[in-house]
Amino acid sequence: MSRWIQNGDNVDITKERKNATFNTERMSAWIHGGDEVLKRRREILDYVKSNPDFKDPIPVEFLSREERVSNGTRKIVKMTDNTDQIDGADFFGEGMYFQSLVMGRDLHPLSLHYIMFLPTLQGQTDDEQLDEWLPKAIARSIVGTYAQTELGHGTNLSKLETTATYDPSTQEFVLHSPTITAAKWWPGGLGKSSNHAIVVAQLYTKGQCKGPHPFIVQLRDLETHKPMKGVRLGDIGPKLGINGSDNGFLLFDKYRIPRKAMLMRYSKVQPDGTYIAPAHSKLGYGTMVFVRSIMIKDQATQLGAAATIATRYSAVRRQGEPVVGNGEIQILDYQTQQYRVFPQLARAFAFLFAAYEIRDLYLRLTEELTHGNTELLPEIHALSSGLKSVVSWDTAQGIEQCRLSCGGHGYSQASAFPEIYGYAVGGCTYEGENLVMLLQVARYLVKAAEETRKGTSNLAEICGYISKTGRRTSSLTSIANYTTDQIIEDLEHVARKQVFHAYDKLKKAQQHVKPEDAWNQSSVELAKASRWHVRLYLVKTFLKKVDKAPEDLKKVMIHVARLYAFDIISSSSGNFLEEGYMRPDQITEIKEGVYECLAKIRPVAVSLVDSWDYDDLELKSVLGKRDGNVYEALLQWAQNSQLNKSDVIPTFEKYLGPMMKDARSKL
Ligand SMILES: CC(C)(COP(=O)(O)OP(=O)(O)OC[C@H]1O[C@@H](n2cnc3c(N)ncnc32)[C@H](O)[C@@H]1OP(=O)(O)O)[C@@H](O)C(=O)NCCC(=O)NCCSC(=O)CCCC(=O)O
Ligand SMILES: Cc1cc2nc3c(=O)[nH]c(=O)nc-3n(C[C@H](O)[C@H](O)[C@H](O)COP(=O)(O)OP(=O)(O)OC[C@H]3O[C@@H](n4cnc5c(N)ncnc54)[C@H](O)[C@@H]3O)c2cc1C
Repeated sequence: MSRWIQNGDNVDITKERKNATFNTERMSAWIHGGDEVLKRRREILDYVKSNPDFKDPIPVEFLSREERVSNGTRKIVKMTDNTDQIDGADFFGEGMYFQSLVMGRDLHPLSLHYIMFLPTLQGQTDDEQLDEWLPKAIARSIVGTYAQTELGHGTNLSKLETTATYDPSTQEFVLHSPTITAAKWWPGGLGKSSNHAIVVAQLYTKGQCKGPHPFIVQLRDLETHKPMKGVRLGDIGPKLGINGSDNGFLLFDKYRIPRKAMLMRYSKVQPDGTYIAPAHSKLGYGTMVFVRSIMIKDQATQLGAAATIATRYSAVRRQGEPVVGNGEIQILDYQTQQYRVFPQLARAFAFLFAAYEIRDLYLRLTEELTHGNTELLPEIHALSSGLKSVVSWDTAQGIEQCRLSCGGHGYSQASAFPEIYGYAVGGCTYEGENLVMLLQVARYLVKAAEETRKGTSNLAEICGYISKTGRRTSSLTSIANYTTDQIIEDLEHVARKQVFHAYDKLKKAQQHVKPEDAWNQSSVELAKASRWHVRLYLVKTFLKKVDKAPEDLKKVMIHVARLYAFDIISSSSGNFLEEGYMRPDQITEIKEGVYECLAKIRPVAVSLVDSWDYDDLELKSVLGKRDGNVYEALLQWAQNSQLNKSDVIPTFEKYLGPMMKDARSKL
């Protein structure tokens, strides 16, 4: 019997699980990277469940902001006391899973320490600096964050205002915030928790500005935790989500740090102030590339969770009686419900598989950089920026669709949707605002288009489609015979067409206006080209992964992968119809393909989401509970409300009581 079925479970959800046409365990292992990975997940889960230190006193939604920060700090200290429970080298896998189980979606005061401070030390320090700082950071004798964004600038790093001016007479840098807009703003854990930060500041030496560079800076006294003299900092207040994190602000008043505080793996300032430039001007942006790469998996996990909650709830929720007298049906049986939820599940899969690819590419980059080879950098910058944008955007929209699909209960924090959304949607902005990142991808695509037009193209595999000739019309005859190659060919056509459309528009504009205006006037089309480029990549990656799946899993997953592709095509049919590439009847075929996929997924939907292997502890959703007993759980969850501590709350005595009494006396 499936490990997901237990006595006392809701009958509808049990029936769904009994209908599975595949082995959920095998599917889980395939999704997560093999039996060993799955085994390790279970071991980590058991460990977390058995440790009382990781328990929340009540669901975190009922805690105040201060209580959330305090609870999160308590847990993260305990969690990091016990990192021997996981493979520390596998942050992408075991590390992220462990953190997700213990910390939930509230983030915590050490988030940036692990996600950016440590990786920056690893990636940007010279050997001497690494020896000095890394052991301290790993041991947690110091806590650090990554302070780059300012009140006035987040995107345009070249205009950051914090200055680091080299003083050769003392061999120190002087950090200064010359304006209010120079205040660092947003860094996680900066407000109250960190005592160190990587500070990105404009480097001045010998009277010249050398652009933004990273420095390691002590912000607070190691014993008293009071801000150092010349440092002003605090919390920036509540946000849409992640309120367990003390995102902060920071200002410097001519604060002196030693020369060796500048991270000198790539750029250097010698004692006399001579500046040595890096091998590639963007090497200093390495940590951002790293985070963009790993956040894809995080986003996929959030969307997968939302789809799991919506699917399970849709299996136990009965509403509407199409045949009067036959009883109400499961809302999962409505095609409209499937159309709302299943594409989100398909996206979550697509994003997860792309996350594995970008992880591997990033590892290759790290290896190459150790040999001084920066060739891969532009490609990975373009891919990670593009995936980050498309994935976080679709994830945010997808979570919202899942929430809506759960009706009123989706609006309650019991559903976990508000937490999931608040947490995930930050990804649209941090690590590079999504549209800005799409425009970075566009720079890469414009170069590929230019090469193709010049006939000199020797493009990287990822944009090889740009230089292909392609067909003038789609070869789709019927949806049943629509092969993977044909699907890819059709998407390639639209992506290529949009790339050249944007490129030609840009070139034409350049003949009439200044280059920056030409870029601006073409930027909506350029961003669209980037989106198509990324969608094509996602579809290819997904179909390729499913192609290689074992037969028993492939026969289910193929419908999910095709749904992902068909949904993209049918919801942008205009692009495919343009210039008669597709005929309306071909679009109709694809729409039918969507409905067929929905019908194929329907009977196995619950087992498919079970295969993601979310424990209730990780989902933290009353609606998405494994056992499906949601109504009892909702009633129980509401008991945590502070308002339920007494039958009559003081507000009644103060306001409502006198109001009604007064009104009664006048009747
Ligand atoms: C928008 C850009 C990319 C522009 O860079 P720029 O140097 O001002 O622009 P430019 O001189 O016009 O040069 C563009 C050129 O630089 C290249 N480039 C840009 N970034 C990279 C990279 N990482 N690797 C390799 N190459 C890179 C681009 O491809 C361009 O190349 P090209 O000129 O086309 O050949 C940059 O300013 C940027 O990345 N902005 C976004 C800032 C950001 O991501 N901040 C993150 C702060 S930390 C954070 O949010 C943590 C949250 C974590 C959490 O809470 O979990
Ligand atoms: C939850 C969260 C956590 C964060 N954590 C950190 C952290 O730990 N450390 C840190 O340093 N920062 C952090 N940040 C800051 C984050 O990296 C920035 O907010 C982000 O890079 C965007 O910059 P911005 O806020 O200045 O937006 P802006 O750049 O002002 O963007 C505003 C609008 O202008 C548009 N725009 C800007 N430039 C262009 C352009 N060139 N072309 C076209 N349109 C443009 C954008 O698309 C957007 O629509 C965090 C932010 C959030 C929300």
